Amino acid sequence: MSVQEGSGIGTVTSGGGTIAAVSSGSGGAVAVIRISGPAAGPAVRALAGRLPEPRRAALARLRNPGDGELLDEGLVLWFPGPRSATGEDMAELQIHGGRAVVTAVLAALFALPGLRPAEPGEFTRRAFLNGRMDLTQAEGLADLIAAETEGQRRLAFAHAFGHLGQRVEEWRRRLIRAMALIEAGIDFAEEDDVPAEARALARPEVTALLAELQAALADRRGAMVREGALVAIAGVPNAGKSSLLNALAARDVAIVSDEPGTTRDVLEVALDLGGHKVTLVDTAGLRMAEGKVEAEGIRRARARIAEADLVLWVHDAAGGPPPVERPEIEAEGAELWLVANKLDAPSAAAPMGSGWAGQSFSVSAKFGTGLDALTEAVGAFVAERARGSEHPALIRERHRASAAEAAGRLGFALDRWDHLDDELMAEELRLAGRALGRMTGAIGVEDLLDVVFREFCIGK
Ligand SMILES: Nc1nc2c(ncn2[C@@H]2O[C@H](COP(=O)(O)OP(=O)(O)OP(=O)(O)O)[C@@H](O)[C@H]2O)c(=O)[nH]1
Ligand SMILES: [K+]
Ligand SMILES: [Mg+2]
Repeated sequence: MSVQEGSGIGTVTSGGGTIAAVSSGSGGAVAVIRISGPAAGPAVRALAGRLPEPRRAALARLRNPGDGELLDEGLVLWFPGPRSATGEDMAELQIHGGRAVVTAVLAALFALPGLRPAEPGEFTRRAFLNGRMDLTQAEGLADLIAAETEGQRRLAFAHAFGHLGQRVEEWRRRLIRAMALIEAGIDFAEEDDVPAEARALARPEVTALLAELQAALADRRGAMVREGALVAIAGVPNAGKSSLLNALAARDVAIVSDEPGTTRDVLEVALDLGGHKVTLVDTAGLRMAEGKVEAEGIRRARARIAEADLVLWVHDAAGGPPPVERPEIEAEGAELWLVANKLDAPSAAAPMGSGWAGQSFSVSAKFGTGLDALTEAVGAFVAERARGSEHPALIRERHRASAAEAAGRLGFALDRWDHLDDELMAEELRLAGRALGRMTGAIGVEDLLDVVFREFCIGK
């Protein structure tokens, strides 16, 4: 079977048959082999001699069905569909983790009719196609597996267990209710008063929905927690930006030299500050470029700085007091802090702040002075931005695009509430609902599946 373009979800498969793969990480003492599909039961019988009771671990000797050779002894679990993780018949073999054992058991499985190695993410993909989880849960699961910080783990966990999916479904239910009212209006178009009344009833619901979508879109914490807060180091050439990056990362990441214009490319380092992921970015010194390469470096620097949550403006204190005017950088919604560097230099100006700076620090990147206070403040800033009583709804660009489209349609409809004819109104709301449905995968997502499931590794 192959992917059938343009068909409904139910007929989309990434390849049929029964799949098997190691789903535990490599190198452990125990390896877990998962099998999913119609031949899972026969495969267990072929290797273990019998099918254990559903959902109960049973100790069994595993033999090669070809020649009867004993391969290993391990635990066998049997999960008949549809009450299994993928919705299909599934089995798990927990065997010794040695490479030769795993290879031999997999070889014996793949020699059976109908069994083949699983593609990356194929178990999760089958779970989605069989309605065991929605697309946002699958994404949450991918994020959970990839989570590096405590903040990422918490957010991914909420999503894996349906946080966004439930909200979107609730939005969609309310939209359908509003649509039903307007469609009722269409049916009664003969009787003059009904349409106007039905539409009036739907309006507060659509207004409330739009406000909720806009609030979710305004909340940027999701991307910040998942991708990490972006902290850009900016300043004029030779201020000590690369030295600061190296000092904060405690690694020799960037080239430092007394030559102005040393850094040309954008350099990024990921840090875990108090359980929050922070991406620290070193950029080219900002000035009138002297050559094509430097000009390109400065262009890239400005582009990345524009995306930052926090900009650290590094100032060379050995060269005099910090600028009185706010440095010219474009970073919408970002905080701008002053980091006066080279505190150790004999000519360094006495520590002082600046009117435009949200916070000011005096440091010596070279000798590590004052860096603890800076690190602590950045950690506190990120923690503050990530805080909220509730998890943010929208995590990925994909979610934002859907929510923005839905909000756009609702806004369009509300702007013309008293003028748009019933069919057009119903159509706008229907399209808004479709945009929301794409988030959970309830509607038209064939084109998205490869993108979403590509993130997984084999066995997941
Ligand atoms: N004394 C002193 N020198 C420093 C300090 N930090 C950096 N420097 C020196 O300043 C010079 C420039 O440092 P870099 O880190 O390359 O500066 P930069 O801002 O990245 O420079 P560009 O990439 O060219 O824009 C080097 O000679 C560093 O050794 C400091 O805290 N104290
Ligand atoms: K330099
Ligand atoms: Mg540099």
